[in-house]
Formats: sequence, C-alpha cells, structure tokens
Amino acid sequence: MADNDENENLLGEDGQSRPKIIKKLNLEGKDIISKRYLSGAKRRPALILLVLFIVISLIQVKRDLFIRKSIFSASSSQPSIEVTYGGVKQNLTGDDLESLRNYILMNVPPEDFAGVKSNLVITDVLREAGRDAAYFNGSVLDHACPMTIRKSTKKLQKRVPDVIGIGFAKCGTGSLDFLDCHPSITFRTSEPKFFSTDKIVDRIIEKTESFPNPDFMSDVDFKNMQYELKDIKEDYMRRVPLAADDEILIEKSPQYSGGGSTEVRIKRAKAMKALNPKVKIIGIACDPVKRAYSQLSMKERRTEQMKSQGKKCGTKGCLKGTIEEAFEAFTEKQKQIKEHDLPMGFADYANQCKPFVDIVGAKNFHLVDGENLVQNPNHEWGKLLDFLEVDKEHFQFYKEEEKGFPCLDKPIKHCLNSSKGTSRKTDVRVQYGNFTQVWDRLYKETVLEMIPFFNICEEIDDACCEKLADENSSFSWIHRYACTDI
Ligand SMILES: Nc1ncnc2c1ncn2[C@@H]1O[C@H](COP(=O)(O)OS(=O)(=O)O)[C@@H](OP(=O)(O)O)[C@H]1O
Repeated sequence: MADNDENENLLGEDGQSRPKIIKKLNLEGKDIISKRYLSGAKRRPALILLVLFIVISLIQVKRDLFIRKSIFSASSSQPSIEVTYGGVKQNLTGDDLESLRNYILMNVPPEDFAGVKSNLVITDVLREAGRDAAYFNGSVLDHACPMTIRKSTKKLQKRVPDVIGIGFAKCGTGSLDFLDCHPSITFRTSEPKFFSTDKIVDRIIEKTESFPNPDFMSDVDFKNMQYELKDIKEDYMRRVPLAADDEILIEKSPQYSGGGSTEVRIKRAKAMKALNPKVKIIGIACDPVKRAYSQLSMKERRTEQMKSQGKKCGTKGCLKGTIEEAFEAFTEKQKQIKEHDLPMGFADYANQCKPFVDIVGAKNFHLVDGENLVQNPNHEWGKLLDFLEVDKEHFQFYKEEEKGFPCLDKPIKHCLNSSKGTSRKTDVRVQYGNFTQVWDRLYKETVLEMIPFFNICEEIDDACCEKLADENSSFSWIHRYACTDI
C-alpha cells in the first residue's frame, strides 16, 4: 500500500510503557475528613456538622449545579487534593469529591447503584506526562475516566479484550475514552498496538493454522489452541487493563486498520479471532476531507510547539514548510495515488474493514459515524452501546458550547482534553476550498464503496439521497459524495 501518511504513528505513543501509579484516594470522604478533623472530645458536634455537610451536598446535587462550579473552583475551606481531571491537574476539595460521587450515584442505572458505590474512587493510575505533548496537552489519564465507575464486584483479572477498535485515526477514536465511564465497560487511553506487529501476528497464525475455524471447533480443539497461544495471550494481556469477567473490556489501536495490505489485515483479523473467538470489532469512519485536514492541522500544531521549544522536528509528524505548502504537497500526493490506481487511504473504509467483517462476521462488526458522534451524539453513541449490549439510557451527552463538541453528561460530566476538537472548528471546505474541491473528487469513488458494503442504502437513488440529506442520520456526510455534483 502506498505510503500516504494515513497510517503513520501520529501519536508517538509507546503502547507498551507502563503507567506510573501516582495516587490512590479513598472517596469514602468520611475517612479522610474524620481522621484529619475530628478529634476525641469534639466528636458529637463534629458529627452534627458532618451530617449537615452531607445534607448540603445533596441539595447541591439536586440543583445539578455542582460539577462545573465546585470542581473547578477552590472556594471551599475543605482541604484540597490534587488530581488529574479531564487531562488537567485540578484541586478537588472534600466537598467537591462528595458532590461528584453523589452525582454519579444519582445517574447510574438503579440496578448498578450498589456495585458502582462499592467501587467509586478517583482513578488511581495516571501518566505523569503525555507521550506526545502536542497531542495530549502535556498530561494524560491512563484511566480514560476520571472516576472508576464500575458496577462489577467480581475480581479483576488478566484477560483478553472482548472488543477491539481498529480505527480510523482522526475520526474520533479518542472519544472512545468516554466508554471507560460506563459502569459495564473498561477502556484505557493507551493503545496496545499488539496486532500491528507483524511478527506477533505471524506467530499467532503459525500456531493456529492447523486448527479448524474457531466458529466450528470442538471444545477440545479450542482448549488445545488456547494452550498453544498461552504465552502470546499473556503478552497481550500485559498491555490491557485488568477487567472482571462480567464487564466489557475494550482496547483500540487505530493502526490495526492501516499500515499494510489486505493480506496483512486478514492475518490481523484471524489473529484477533484466535485470541478471542467471540471478539467484536468497532471502526469509526468520517468524512475523508475532514480527516485529512485533521491530520495536517495536527502536524501544524506539533511543528509550532516544537519550534516554540527551540526543538527541531524532523519526524514525519511535522510540517516541512507552511500549511499552504503542506496542502499543496498533500494534494499532489493524493493525485499520484489516484493515478496509480492505489487505495485512497483516507477514504478506504470499505476495503480496510472488509477483512475484519469477513473474519468476525457482520453481526460482530460495527461502524460508527465519527461525524455523527459530534452532530448527534446520543443517537450515535446509543447505536454503539446497543452493539455492545449495555445500557444506553444512563449514558448521555450534551453539547459543550465553549468546546463546540459533545461532552459526557451522565453518569459523570467529562470532556475530552483540549487538544481534541481543534481542526473541526475550521470549515476546511470554506478556508481551503481550492484544495478540498480536488480532494472531494479524488475521494468520491472510494467513499461510494461504503454504501453497499455497510448497507447504508441498497443503491444510490432518490430514497437514498433523501435519507442521507437528514443531517442527524448516520453517514449524512456521504450525501455530498453520492448525491451532489462535486
Ligand atoms: N466529543 C468529542 N470531543 C472532541 N473531539 C471529538 C469528539 N468526538 C469526536 N471528536 C473528533 O475526534 C477527532 C480526533 O480523532 P481521533 O481521536 O481519532 O484522533 S487520533 O487519531 O487519536 O489522533 C477530533 O478532530 P480534531 O478536530 O482534528 O481534533 C474531533 O473532531
């Protein structure tokens, strides 16, 4: 496959580096407060004060005012505790923590209440520094959710993921972080990139090729195959978080969908299925023009940041000249790819997903519309949660006006860090129309392959165009490619 930058490791992440344990906080706030403030003789009045404190906190919760107001201000006289929340270091007071805790408990499904309550702590593992400051804004949670919201009371154990996100970079894969706040799901920011190492995949294929298809194999064959794969599984499990057996463990590494030929993707899909025959796969696709601009814009940000630090940026992740020059070079490269009849990487969703769909089966594959995640978040997230077979009613988003992007509202208020959602604030088709007109035409044919493959419409007819014209429906961005003259 052509080197069209689509599969670069833009994040500069080291999927194998281990997070550093920085702090574990007991959110049963009473312990913290009582040990510090309640001494023997004054215990009774202090108890009354404590009850008053809890009542006041609950009133605050009811008014639904507290998160933005109390978490992000240090007005309380309570001692403050430094935590990383939403990718930024914050000082939370005892009051804030109690309010936060109550808000979450109020918003989880009633049947999850007891389990969530018993596990509810501030996430205790975080990375001290981002692996790519331009991308991660200098600090990153390894836990993707600032609080551990987990309903399971079962023991956490090493196991392989139930669900794998295979891409597509720049389409909103980072927003899968929100899933870690779901009581039934465990997800981490770090990308294991396990199946993008050819050597590992080849070993899995070699060890399993003599076995029948996992869908039809006997229990004995299954056990033997898993025994053969023991060491490899151990290696994989070291790169993903612990999870209880009744929760859904998800990992994503956008590199899985790119960086190779169809044959490579077939092998990756087979390897995924060998390690977990019931594996489900998620892809997030988006408008290739916006995707391409998101990548150029990230390179621009990174280049500026390196410059401001007096560092030279020699990697593929930086721009060589101005952003206009980058647009020109990129457009030229895309034209050459088209001329040589090579896959148009930025739009090649059908072709890149096919091997995964073929191997795991259509019912185990779900394609998310990355544009609709922003446009109509509750609808698009709801479809993903249905696919994952978990509750969607208590997992709700709102549009954060200032950010211009959806943030999680329930069960916890949480936005992605500020490095996410910058390029899409610019209408690239308005600002760089002379280039994007060319891109639109270059990507058209490849985008149209999605329509039959993902069953978006039976054919491109009036009914299909009418469906795609509804801006709130999934994949409405395809309307431009399928139903207009570009
Ligand atoms: N809720 C929410 N908040 C912020 N941003 C959101 C959200 N949902 C989707 N997006 C879009 O995700 C784009 C980044 O995509 P990825 O996370 O896949 O990028 S990366 O491949 O991990 O670098 C990112 O693109 P940029 O605007 O270029 O940053 C966003 O447009």
